[in-house]
Amino acid sequence: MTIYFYGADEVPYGCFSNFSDHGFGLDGVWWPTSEHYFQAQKFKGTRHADLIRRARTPLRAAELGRDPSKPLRRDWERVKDGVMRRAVATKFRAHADVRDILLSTGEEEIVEDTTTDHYWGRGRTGNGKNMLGRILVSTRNQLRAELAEASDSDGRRPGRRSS
Ligand SMILES: Nc1nc(O)c(N)c(N[C@@H]2O[C@H](COP(=O)(O)O)[C@@H](O)[C@H]2O)n1
Repeated sequence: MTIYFYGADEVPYGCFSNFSDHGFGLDGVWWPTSEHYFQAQKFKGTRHADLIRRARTPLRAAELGRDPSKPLRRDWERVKDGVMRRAVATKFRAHADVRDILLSTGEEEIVEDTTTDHYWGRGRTGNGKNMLGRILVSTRNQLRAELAEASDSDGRRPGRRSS
């Protein structure tokens, strides 16, 4: 059954939202949420990016990131999916509790249930690209591969008997 999420406070899947309260360190600094990281990358290396990083809430970070008076970095359209992948992967690597929730979703499709966002979510018609949901699914696969790799190399450690 498809898993829908949107509000960050919804249980159990609100933690899939970039607005969820799961910060992480990346590029040598602390990001209060993956939304802060994503929005700031639109203006990487500028004072506006730093303002976004220090925003009090993810909603404020998003508002600042969508300020039409601030020019986006020129390559934004080309790099934005990769930025989102990095933000999401780092968040789920940093927090075992939400990683377990993501891994518990089996092979289900995951969909950001928003009518207002046709790119990151399902959009008004339901036929949106759902890029955030797809990135969550690919992150789930990546985390599973990393866990399998780690348990393989545990098995190869000297002193451990294989059965
Ligand atoms: N909670 C929430 N409110 C909105 O109004 C939203 N559009 C979203 N979607 C998230 O917004 C981020 C993308 O922002 P841009 O439109 O590219 O500035 C991304 O985190 C979506 O998941 N969420």
